[in-house]
Amino acid sequence: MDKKRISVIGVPMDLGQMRRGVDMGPSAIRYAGVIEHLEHLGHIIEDLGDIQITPAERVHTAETNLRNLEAVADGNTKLADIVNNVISNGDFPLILGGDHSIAIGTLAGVSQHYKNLGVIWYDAHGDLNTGETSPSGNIHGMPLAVSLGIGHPTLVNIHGYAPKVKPQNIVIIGARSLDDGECRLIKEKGIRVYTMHEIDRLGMTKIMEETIQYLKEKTDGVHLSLDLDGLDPSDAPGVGTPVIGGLSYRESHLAMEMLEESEMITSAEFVEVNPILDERNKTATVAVALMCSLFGEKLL
Ligand SMILES: NC(=[NH2+])NCCC[C@H](N)C(=O)O
Ligand SMILES: [Mn+2]
Ligand SMILES: [Mn+2]
Repeated sequence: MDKKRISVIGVPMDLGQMRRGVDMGPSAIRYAGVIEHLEHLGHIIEDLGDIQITPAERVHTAETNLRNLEAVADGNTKLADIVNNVISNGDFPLILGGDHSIAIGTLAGVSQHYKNLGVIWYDAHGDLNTGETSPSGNIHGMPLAVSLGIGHPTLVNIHGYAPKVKPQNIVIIGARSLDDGECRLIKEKGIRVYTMHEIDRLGMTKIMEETIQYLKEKTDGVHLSLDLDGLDPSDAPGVGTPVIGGLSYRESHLAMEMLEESEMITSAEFVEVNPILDERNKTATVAVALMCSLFGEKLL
């Protein structure tokens, strides 16, 4: 395994959804020992601390179909700048969330460096809504659409260009809750989706073999965006939008190990950890365990 220089970036963002506590995700993940564990694997870790996000109390929340739009865009612009710098320095960006709206900024920063960026979206949801199709108005349900260049211009045009990713370079894994507009977009754009149905039928080994093969042929870098609600709530209870019938801890470990072996992942984020909704920091602990597998931990 090659030793990496990993820059850890915390993003205490909770403005992309309505449940309080997900802003404490980065702290919970640090408390679960992310830095020590990754150092123990031999990597060089630099913790860049947290990005400053406008506190929810100070944001004037009007009822709109894009809740907290300006503050979400502002935080994501800062994140995009930092991610961009980290990659320019030759380091691996590891982003700790925070709600999933932060993928907008991550992908804006990462995509500057790759002509054909691949994205693995490990999630119960598609996060392919727009203000028009969203049932909730929550921007954490929109980041993948935004990165495809679909959605509000303030989000889509962060860092001045769009789209950040191409539909044929995306693989969604673990989907089991998709809104009507998301299903339409998936079909229209031909996005590859492994729902729980395919994962049950084929098994995680086959799913990851296919995913790696599919992306290897056409991408020059691959970002892993892992929403902890992709896992079953019994394994990851500390999330704001849990959906039963999810991926197990074991399946997720296997997925991370296979990605590590593929050597294709060039950036990663772990999002939606909400310690207020959690049981004794279980979800942050699971997140750290998955990161360890992604960065090369082996039993023997
Ligand atoms: N990143 C997430 N947890 N997203 C959940 C989105 C839920 C729902 N599809 C919505 O748009 O409101
Ligand atoms: Mn989700
Ligand atoms: Mn998500």
